[in-house]
Amino acid sequence: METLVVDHPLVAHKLTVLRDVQTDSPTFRRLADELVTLLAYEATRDVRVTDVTVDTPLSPAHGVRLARPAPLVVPILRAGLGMLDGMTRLLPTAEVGFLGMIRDEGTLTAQTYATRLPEDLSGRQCYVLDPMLATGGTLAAAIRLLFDRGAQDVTAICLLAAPEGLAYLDGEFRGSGKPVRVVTAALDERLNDNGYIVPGLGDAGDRLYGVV
Ligand SMILES: O=P(O)(O)OC[C@H]1O[C@H](OP(=O)(O)OP(=O)(O)O)[C@H](O)[C@@H]1O
Ligand SMILES: O=c1cc[nH]c(=O)[nH]1
Ligand SMILES: [Mg+2]
Repeated sequence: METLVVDHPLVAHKLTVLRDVQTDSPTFRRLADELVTLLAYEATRDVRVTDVTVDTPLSPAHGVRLARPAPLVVPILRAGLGMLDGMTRLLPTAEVGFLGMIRDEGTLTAQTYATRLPEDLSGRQCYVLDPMLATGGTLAAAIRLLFDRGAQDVTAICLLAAPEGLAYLDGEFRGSGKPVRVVTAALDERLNDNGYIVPGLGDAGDRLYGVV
């Protein structure tokens, strides 16, 4: 599994404000949106393109367009929804599938409550959006589902990752023969006893949308 921690002063600045407990929900939403666009720039470095020629006003010019089938972007509800607009701004022709997943805060296991994805993902490049990679249980379940439907490769874009979650994903997908990448703004220290990322930013869903 490949992990990329995006090292850029704008990313670090926005992430610092995002972490701040004083940051309100509207600002949190705007920063999450801006951050995902910066991360998506790196995450899409291997997006498939095909060669094309266009006519400029002066002459033909060789270039590329995004290949078909279009990439599939999959936000994991609820918190991943806060990353969708920032991603589709960069990849407007991508299709969007949805996964509703919630972590049982007692057992720290992920439960899937909604699946709205194409049945056949053969040959598709998939981009999963979830701000928090903590134990990795949620993301692993999402990636398994996409591979079971034939996805070619999966890139997860996370705002924060914990070492425990990255190690879990690596163990799950190493040797699977399917490429998995994680692109994140920061690799934090650890998980606490409740499975929260430390220092982290708290509960991403609650900070985006309020406590439910
Ligand atoms: O790596 P894990 O240990 O599985 O935890 C991470 C998951 O927890 C959070 O979602 P949550 O279950 O709080 O749902 P929400 O988005 O509805 O708030 C987060 O957005 C991830 O999906
Ligand atoms: O730190 C964490 C861990 C799981 N889910 C969150 O929203 N935050
Ligand atoms: Mg939550």
